[in-house]
Amino acid sequence: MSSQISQAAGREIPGDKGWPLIGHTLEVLKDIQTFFDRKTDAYGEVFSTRFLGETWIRLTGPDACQFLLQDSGNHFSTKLGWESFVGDLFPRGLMLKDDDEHRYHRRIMQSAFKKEAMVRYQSLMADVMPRLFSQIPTQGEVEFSEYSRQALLEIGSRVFIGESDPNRIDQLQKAFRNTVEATMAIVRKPIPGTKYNRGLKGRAFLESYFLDKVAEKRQDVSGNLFAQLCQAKDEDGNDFSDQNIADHMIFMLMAAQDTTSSALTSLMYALTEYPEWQDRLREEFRPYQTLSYADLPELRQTSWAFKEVLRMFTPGAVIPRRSKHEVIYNGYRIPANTVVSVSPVHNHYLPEYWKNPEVFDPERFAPGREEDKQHPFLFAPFSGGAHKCIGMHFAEMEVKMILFYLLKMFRIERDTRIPVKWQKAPVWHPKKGLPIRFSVLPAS
Ligand code: HEM
Repeated sequence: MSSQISQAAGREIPGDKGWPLIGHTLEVLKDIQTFFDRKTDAYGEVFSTRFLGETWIRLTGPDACQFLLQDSGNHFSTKLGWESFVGDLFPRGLMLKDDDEHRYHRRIMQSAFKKEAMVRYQSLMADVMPRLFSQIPTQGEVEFSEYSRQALLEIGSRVFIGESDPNRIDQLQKAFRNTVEATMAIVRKPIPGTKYNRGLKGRAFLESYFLDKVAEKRQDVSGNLFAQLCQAKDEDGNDFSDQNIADHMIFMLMAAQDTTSSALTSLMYALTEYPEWQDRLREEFRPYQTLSYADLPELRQTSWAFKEVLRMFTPGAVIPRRSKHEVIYNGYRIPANTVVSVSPVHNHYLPEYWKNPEVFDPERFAPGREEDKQHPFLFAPFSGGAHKCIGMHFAEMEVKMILFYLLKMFRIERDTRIPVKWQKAPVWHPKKGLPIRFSVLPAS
């Protein structure tokens, strides 16, 4: 299949409008993947739906992902794609910028993800994690979806923000949660007592916290991400204003926390469903008492397991863009100012590329198989193109570190006779939680 892109007139995109007023909103919110699969069967790889009061065009397949995300013709706006979901609560974040402004900010931010900065984050993680995980309850079950969210916020308070005052951490966590939860509010007006209003207040609290601390963090040498961002410069010496730093920190917390927590929860599910992989990873960790940054690339099987979880349980369900002008894709006419989206997870199950796609098989990423390499946009849990996740190596490092401590300390079990139901949007997670039992292992 080859993409033909031109400005000439094209065919009308097939699809239907769903229910009056609400369109397909309820079906999409209930189970986005089943909904899209059904529509793909009915209409093919390009179709339109109605969602949240707008026409949405959905493109399917790795070529479509490349067309939309690489966007070599500069037809689409990422800012306008995301703005209606997160723009009011997470304004001016990196994903809410386009073209030159985006390139300018991304180049400065990149310096907070260089090797020297990553080495510092890794050592901060190694300071926090052993104590944190040694406190996991070993009597009864732990609901892991909530536990991982809480643990990542705890780790994030130290590694991201460099905050150690427990009261402050508590306030920051509450404000952050309220802000994220408000992105799903249906009533989006600042009415006292509503979820949305709590979100706006949360945002205001976070903004004033970060603005107050910028001057101090510009001098902080302890290596947390907030300090690195305050001191970040591109090759031309450009740096961020105080307001830029507050905006980027708040957005980055949002981009990092629930996605990583989703991947970690799905990993726990996979390792209890396929306990032989738990043993394999434990064996891979056996030679190490602690981990250094240089050890991380040696943990190859852990990398494959992480990738396999991102393939099967891709945290982000949908990646939206908005067309800047009319554009033709594969003979179809995409009107100007229209939301166009892809879902990498759909491509992660295409049987023509993946062997037994329903089976957790991390070795599909091993040298010799590398099923993900058949198309540059076949495996895209971190998106692609100019907005590809800037924190993807950070996420892999954090997940590897957590697995290292958890699997060395505990055997992880779950009653696998009870099926787990998944909610696939906005971020993939178990609908009714994931109860896990942790049993202490003898020290190795
Ligand atoms: C498993 C964990 C993660 C997943 C699956 C994930 C996924 C994504 C995806 C799909 C995008 C691009 C969306 C688009 O193209 O519109 C993105 C962007 C981004 N992510 Fe991540 N992410 C993860 C972890 C992180 C972490 C740990 C950080 C920060 C430390 C982070 C920071 C960002 C930022 C700042 C952007 C915006 C990039 C830009 O617009 O240039 N993410 N992420």
